[in-house]
Amino acid sequence: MAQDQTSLGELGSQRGLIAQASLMVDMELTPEIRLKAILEGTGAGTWEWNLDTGEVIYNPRWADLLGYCLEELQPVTFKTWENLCHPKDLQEAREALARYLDGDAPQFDCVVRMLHKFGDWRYIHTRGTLLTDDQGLDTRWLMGTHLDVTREKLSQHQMEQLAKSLPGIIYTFVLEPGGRYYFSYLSEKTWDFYGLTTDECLADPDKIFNLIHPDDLPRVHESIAVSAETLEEWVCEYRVQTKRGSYWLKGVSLPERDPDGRISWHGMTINIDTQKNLELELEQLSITDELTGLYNRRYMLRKLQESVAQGERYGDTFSLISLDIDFFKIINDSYGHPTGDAVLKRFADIIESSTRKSDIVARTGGEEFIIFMPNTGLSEAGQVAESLRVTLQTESFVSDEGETFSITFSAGVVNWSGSDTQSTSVRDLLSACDQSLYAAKRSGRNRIVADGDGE
Ligand SMILES: Nc1nc2c(ncn2[C@@H]2O[C@H](COP(=O)(O)OP(=O)(O)OP(=O)(O)O)[C@@H](O)[C@H]2O)c(=O)[nH]1
Repeated sequence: MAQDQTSLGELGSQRGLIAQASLMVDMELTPEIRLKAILEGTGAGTWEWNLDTGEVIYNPRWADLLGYCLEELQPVTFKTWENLCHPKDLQEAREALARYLDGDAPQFDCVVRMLHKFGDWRYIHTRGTLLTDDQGLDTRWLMGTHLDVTREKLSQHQMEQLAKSLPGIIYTFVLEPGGRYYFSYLSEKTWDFYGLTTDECLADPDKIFNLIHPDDLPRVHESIAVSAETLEEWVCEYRVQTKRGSYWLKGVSLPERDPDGRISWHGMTINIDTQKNLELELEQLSITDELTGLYNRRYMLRKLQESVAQGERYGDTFSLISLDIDFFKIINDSYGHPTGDAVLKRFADIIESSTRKSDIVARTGGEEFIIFMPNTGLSEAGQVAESLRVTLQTESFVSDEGETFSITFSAGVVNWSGSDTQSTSVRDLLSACDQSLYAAKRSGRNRIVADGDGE
């Protein structure tokens, strides 16, 4: 290095220079002063290493980072650094340097542990670049900085430990104003959840989105959009299909918007497969009739409430057929309760096979059934009921004792339309349906009464 050039080490020793400079209004801001101000601001130690002569220069801050003043470390040589460096990190530092000098890395860049005067290890981020003869120097100087990143390293370590102990993936998901999205942080459990490495998911967030069940994906997108709009917590349950199988996940995260309009969600994804399947099973049980496997009264009422609410909004129509097996008590009394049960099951199958997939069939009482027919008018529903009545006449049933018999039913049919000025409530609709059914019973059974006709 040329003698008249000010080394970074010397610059570093000119303490107080900046303060003086600010007082001296006319003083010129030389590149050296600027550089020193920048270094002071970053709290970085500096080092210079002549690769040809082995000469080494450290600034006082370099020693200060490890609790020393430079004088205590005299004579400072390359060995000074090596002796303070953790033996296990030396090799990694050498490899990082070799990568840089071989042109495989843009910079000499590594984090090593260095021994503090107090006896604890500090994480020191070391960066350096080579000044060569292209820059007018007759020997090769590697120059760089040391920054204490112990606090960051410890926080990172704590975060990693925390992530390991939590039963899910911790993440930060970012949505930019232009629509670009990515994960800025993902804990390592991506492998357990998706069979994907964290790096893969960080590089391409769609690797995760592509695993979401196609039926659930629109709901996931929609809920993210709502959370972005309202900045309210994002909570979503969805299925994923991975190489490891299909299961339910639940995402929970809190969004925050930065001044540039970028939204970051910080949260966690957990596996809820067991509890969700149990929940779905219980839900299914709560709406299913145990004997026939049809829906039960509870589900039919819920379906009617939903359909009426939706129909009032969109002007939809639907019809209901309420069926009741005639003289069922006699069947029980004559052939026994188990035969009665078998009749109910068989009758349920016959109804199901005589109706459309979009129709909903429920057993709403002992020998009472309701068929809900969406987008169906009164006469069409009446025809379905009549055709079912005729079908049943051709069916013969056999008792446990081997006796054959046949059954009939009576039915009431009603229609509901959201376009009616005064639409009927669910309760009034069911009552009207019952009235029609009773009318059918009263007028001799084995018949259909549509919307009170025949009263
Ligand atoms: N086997 C069996 N019978 C049931 C079940 N639930 C209700 N029942 C019987 O169904 C019969 C219904 O009798 P009723 O209400 O008098 O009606 P019905 O005999 O069908 O006469 P109508 O409806 O007037 O034609 C009763 O004997 C109930 O015990 C069930 O799950 N299994």
